[in-house]
Amino acid sequence: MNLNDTSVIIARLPLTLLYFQHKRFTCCSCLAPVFNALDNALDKYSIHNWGLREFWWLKDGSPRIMFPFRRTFTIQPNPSKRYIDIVYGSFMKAPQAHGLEAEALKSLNKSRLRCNPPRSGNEFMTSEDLLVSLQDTSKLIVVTSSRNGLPPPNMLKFVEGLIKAADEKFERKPLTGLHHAVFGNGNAKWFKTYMSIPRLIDAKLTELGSKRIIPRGEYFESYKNLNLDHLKLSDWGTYVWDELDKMEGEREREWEYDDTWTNSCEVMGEENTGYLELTLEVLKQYEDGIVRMNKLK
Ligand SMILES: Cc1cc2nc3c(=O)[nH]c(=O)nc-3n(C[C@H](O)[C@H](O)[C@H](O)COP(=O)(O)O)c2cc1C
Repeated sequence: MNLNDTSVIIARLPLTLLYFQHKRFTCCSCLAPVFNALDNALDKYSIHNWGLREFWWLKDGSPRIMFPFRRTFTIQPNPSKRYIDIVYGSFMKAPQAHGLEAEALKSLNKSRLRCNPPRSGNEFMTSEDLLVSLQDTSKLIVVTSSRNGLPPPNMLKFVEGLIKAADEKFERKPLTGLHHAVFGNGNAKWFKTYMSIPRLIDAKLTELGSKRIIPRGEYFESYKNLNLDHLKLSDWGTYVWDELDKMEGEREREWEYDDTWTNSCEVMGEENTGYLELTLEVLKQYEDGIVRMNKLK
């Protein structure tokens, strides 16, 4: 369960007042563990620690800042719940067609690794929701396209969530421990915004601490790792499942929280495109109501 931050602040108010009363009349150190325990209990229901614990533990009795002063993401991954997740975005019109590629990707899982049903990017409503949901994900595969630099309507929330999360300050990168792989659909005819969203997602996941399983695949582009001139989803998908199988095999199929894993994959030609600025600009226009999704359908 996740209470929103306002509820957590309100729930903490009586504790804070109690603390001040207590501090005026008795010795701080004897009740401090009680407050600390209560604060810890509240933390379980929020993804943010509002920093009151540090405040309560101040020894000199002069509070620095009242409340709340620091937002820190607390990541509590549960190793037993960690699965492979596939997230998709597509402009295909028929709702049942949206997840076709994700389903195709899933069907390439010959080693029967544990994998959740594919989800559209819009199932992650906010950046907090996205970060909390991804705590239960061990490996994330994303397949998406873009049009005019914009995400598909069913990928919009995921993209917004990533951008917002990457703008926040965290003590530790919140997606540390996650491994991801991105496949992009696109067409170089739209050269200014070519593969903008797949590239943006790949970059933002990495910025937030996730590591690439294999290099991003881009439809019909060359792919060094497989020695292919024209990459197809099926080739890339087979490769990603093989790599996942090796990763899981190495650990006897136990699902662990491991942030030391690295790979030597190369990131392909994103330096020249300026895709990030462009996408942010287009998303801003979308937020301002200048661009409307339905016009793009
Ligand atoms: C109107 C329009 C705009 C497009 N804009 C882009 C773009 O900005 N960047 C890109 O890489 N591909 C662009 N494409 C190509 C699509 O991303 C490509 O056709 C993709 O395969 C569509 O996949 P989907 O049907 O799953 O959404 C555009 C296509 C159309 C029809």
